[in-house]
Amino acid sequence: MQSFRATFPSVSRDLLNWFPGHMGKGMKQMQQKLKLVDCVIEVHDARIPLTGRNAEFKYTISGAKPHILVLNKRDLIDKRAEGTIIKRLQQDDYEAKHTLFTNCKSQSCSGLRKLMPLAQDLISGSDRFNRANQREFCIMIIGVPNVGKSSLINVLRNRHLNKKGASQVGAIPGVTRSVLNRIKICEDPPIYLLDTPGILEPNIADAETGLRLALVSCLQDHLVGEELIADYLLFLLNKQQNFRYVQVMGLKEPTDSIANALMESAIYLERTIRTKQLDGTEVIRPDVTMAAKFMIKSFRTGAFGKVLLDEDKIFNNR
Ligand SMILES: Nc1nc2c(ncn2[C@@H]2O[C@H](COP(=O)(O)OP(=O)(O)OP(=O)(O)O)[C@@H](O)[C@H]2O)c(=O)[nH]1
Repeated sequence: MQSFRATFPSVSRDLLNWFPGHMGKGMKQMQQKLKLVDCVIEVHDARIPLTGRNAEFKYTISGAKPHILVLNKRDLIDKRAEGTIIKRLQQDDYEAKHTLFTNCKSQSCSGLRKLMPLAQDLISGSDRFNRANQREFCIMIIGVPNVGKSSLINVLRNRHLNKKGASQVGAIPGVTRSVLNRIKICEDPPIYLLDTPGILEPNIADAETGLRLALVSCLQDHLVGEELIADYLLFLLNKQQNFRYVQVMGLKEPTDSIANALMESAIYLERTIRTKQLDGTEVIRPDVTMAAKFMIKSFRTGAFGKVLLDEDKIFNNR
């Protein structure tokens, strides 16, 4: 029986701290607009419900406002885990009582259907609603990069106003940079959504948090290193006893060695790279970086099945 690593070797946090200038600026702009905000919808990736949420949001943005946590990309996790995720969130954070799971790729998603009625309900119970003369409301959409904020705005706009394409969607983190696009979502009463840039915490708590954020594309792959991300993925898949990677990557058997896995996979995929040696002769080697990219992409496109990266934290005995 193959044995696997029980813990992941330590990694320099410097590799994982990515806080471009526009994020700090974005946070300030968001704070300036808070007076006009009636409700905050925080979007996060359902594969990491307990990892990587920006704690600064709670203290500086959503603190005094009605708050909904949307766990998006629910299509990428096993539906049966949703109840346990909610219970686990409520243990840590009583504010998590308004949590919905959404899939922006499916118009028929029940979470999408419930979201605006829940927001309207929270708004109508808020102080500002009862004091305001003007009946025009604003919901700020916040979250770390690439969790689907723009997709959510588009899908809600499409659903409630029958309009398409209000907010730019992209697979690369950090697509939304201009803060505070105000997008009308409902005519009566007039409700607007404020799109905001994805903002990470300036200091990521620990290396595993950074690596989980990298796996769900909140950090750009090349900044962390594809081979390191692939190694962490291999570690997690083995821990969860998910060995689908063996077949997908063309390996003979499960392994705990990323070097062997990538080498074998590069040969299977026929990915090679030419390199020059010191004496000027060229050698052709298996391209392990391409194999790492292939492994990461396979995870993101679901080839390894539905993988809840926070499984150990949710079912905390694993
Ligand atoms: N599988 C799946 N993919 C989704 C879902 N929602 C969004 N995506 C994809 O996730 C990626 C990021 O979506 P965006 O809407 O641009 O995310 P964002 O949070 O606005 O990103 P930033 O602008 O970087 O902050 C895109 O490739 C979307 O197609 C979902 O529910 N399920």
